[in-house]
Amino acid sequence: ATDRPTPQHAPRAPPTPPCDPSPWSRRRADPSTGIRFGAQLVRRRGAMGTVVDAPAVVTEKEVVAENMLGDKKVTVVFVLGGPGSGKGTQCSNIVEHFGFTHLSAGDLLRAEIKSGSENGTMIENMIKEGKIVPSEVTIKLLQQAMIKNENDKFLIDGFPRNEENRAAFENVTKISPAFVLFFNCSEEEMERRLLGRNEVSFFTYVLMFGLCILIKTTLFLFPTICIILQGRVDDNIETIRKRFKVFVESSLPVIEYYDAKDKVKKIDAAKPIPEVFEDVKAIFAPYAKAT
Ligand SMILES: Nc1ncnc2c1ncn2[C@@H]1O[C@H](COP(=O)(O)OP(=O)(O)OP(=O)(O)O)[C@@H](O)[C@H]1O
Ligand SMILES: Nc1ccn([C@@H]2O[C@H](COP(=O)(O)O)[C@@H](O)[C@H]2O)c(=O)n1
Repeated sequence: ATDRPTPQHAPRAPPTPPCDPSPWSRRRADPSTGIRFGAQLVRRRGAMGTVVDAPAVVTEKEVVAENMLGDKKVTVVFVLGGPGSGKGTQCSNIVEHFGFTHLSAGDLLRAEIKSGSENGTMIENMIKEGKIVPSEVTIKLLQQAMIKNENDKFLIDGFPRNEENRAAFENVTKISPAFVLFFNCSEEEMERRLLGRNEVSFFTYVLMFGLCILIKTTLFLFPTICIILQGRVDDNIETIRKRFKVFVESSLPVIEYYDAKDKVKKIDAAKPIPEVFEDVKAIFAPYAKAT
């Protein structure tokens, strides 16, 4: 709560230099140019030589130090919400309609486990426990993915998950999000969805077994298929409950932090998928791909 900027009705802040990126500056990005226009107040000479406070047009270059991508100006949207709120589902829709690149922190961590990296076991244990992996690991993966990708519009899904994630990302990359898309959903509904995500019918197993017999590779292929069908290691009731607790204790404060900066766009994620996407579309309209 100490990080919250002073409310709107509070007395005006002391005058700040035009380029000071203080919470008083309410910056808005022009999606076509990537330039942010600030309604920051600067002291100007008015009529008859009086000193007036006037809105200044401030470009992002002036406000934010060069980011980790050098001259390349990027638009970053953080996609947050409880486990199973539908972040990944809607990110796929946004990618398709608005040309963003989807970077899921969870997917990057799971890929790191599969790659056999030295951090693999640590990451796997943290995920099984629903705990948050140290920021330096996740940020390095996000950084590498952003540098490799030529796109300039990124949806960062499931990150920042806690205050450490948030502060470290901004310090290391010098990138702040254009806004935060927050999928709001009840735990009851999220639990139902997550348990459903792991559900594979007995019929599917029988079908796969039959298929393996047909192509005579039962011994090797069937166990592999079973592992794949098992789904995510954290989609079980025990881990799901732990993830909910972590979300409330560590992730909600991050959303509150950005809300205090007027950067949160909240979506009712309890609605059916197409209806949620209608709401998402309205938010992303300024980023529509040119046809
Ligand atoms: N609006 C919705 N209504 C009903 N089911 C949904 C909705 N959105 C997503 N789902 C389903 O809920 C499950 C979880 O969705 P998804 O993987 O998109 O959530 P998530 O927020 O990315 O989860 P996580 O944080 O665990 O990665 C999926 O099986 C998905 O098909
Ligand atoms: N910033 C993050 C994001 C994720 N994790 C770990 O991965 C798990 C799954 O994440 P999803 O976004 O795919 O649900 C999550 O429970 C964490 O264990 C992380 O540590 N840091």
